[in-house]
Amino acid sequence: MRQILVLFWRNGIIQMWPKMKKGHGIPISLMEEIKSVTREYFHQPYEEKIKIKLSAATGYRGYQRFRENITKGIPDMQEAIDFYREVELGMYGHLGEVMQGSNLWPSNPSKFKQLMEHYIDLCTDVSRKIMRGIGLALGGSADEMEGEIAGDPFWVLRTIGYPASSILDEHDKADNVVGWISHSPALIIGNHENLFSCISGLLTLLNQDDDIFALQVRNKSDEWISAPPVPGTFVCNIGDMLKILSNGIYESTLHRVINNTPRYRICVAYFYEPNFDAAVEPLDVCSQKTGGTKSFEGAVYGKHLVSKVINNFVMRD
Ligand SMILES: O=C(O)CCC(=O)C(=O)O
Ligand SMILES: [Fe+2]
Repeated sequence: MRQILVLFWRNGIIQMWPKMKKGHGIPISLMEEIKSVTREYFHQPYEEKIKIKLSAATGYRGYQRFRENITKGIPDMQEAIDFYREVELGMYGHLGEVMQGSNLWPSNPSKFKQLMEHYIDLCTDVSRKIMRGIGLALGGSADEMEGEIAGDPFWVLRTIGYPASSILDEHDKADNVVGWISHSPALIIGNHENLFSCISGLLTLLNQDDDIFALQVRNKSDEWISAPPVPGTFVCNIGDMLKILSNGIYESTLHRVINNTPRYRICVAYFYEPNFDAAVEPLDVCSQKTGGTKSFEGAVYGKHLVSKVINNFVMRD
């Protein structure tokens, strides 16, 4: 675990190797199957995919086509299905109302739901273990971030497809940037504003296509570096809530996707989040390590999520 955290610190990302001493424990065959059912779903005609259309009525769960996800008024070049931990009527009072709803599962491929639910459980377990390691690495206890912070974690799963650059028109291809993703839109550079901000709570586990180099992260020297796919591994990004908890010791990583290849790219992103109603603020152990003051204001996770969700989607009939 210490080895993993050193990588975290240097690059803002970690790559979890299945063959490390203990491994991440998620079978490589399952990781592959997850991408393969995702690809199968996206390869269907639009009329099939739209049967599970994302809408406010389902708490923003469901399918969104290319250009439906919006950042600062600019559409993204990706299609996706969003799944959130289900929120029942009245579960979090007024705060939870926007996210109330059940997931919309595709009927084809038929094993999609069962596979994804199993995968979500495994990702939740691995993420909890990483958070325990981070608690220790920060000088706190292993359960520093459990209980009221993430003892009952929320999660998000987003299955994403990025078009091959060959199907885009010249306008879309400006700068050869197909999809931009950032945790902090204010820091985006360049003149192509085809970008969006992701959910980004504590950790993101990215299960990306093995043979397409498209994901990049911004390092501490402000350079974009490739986060190459390594078969059987996850790229793990740090989210905004962990940045706050660690009082900035961990940076939430800027990242973007440029699929400048002739092939359609799949990525399945699992987001491990705090409790929906968690009031997140710098941990004492972290503020003591960083000069004794809290560098960030607190945030209620559910509010942060709702504001991202309602600002990110345009609904078109
Ligand atoms: O497609 C990728 O590699 C990154 C996806 C991602 O970071 C996101 O959806 O927030
Ligand atoms: Fe992201």
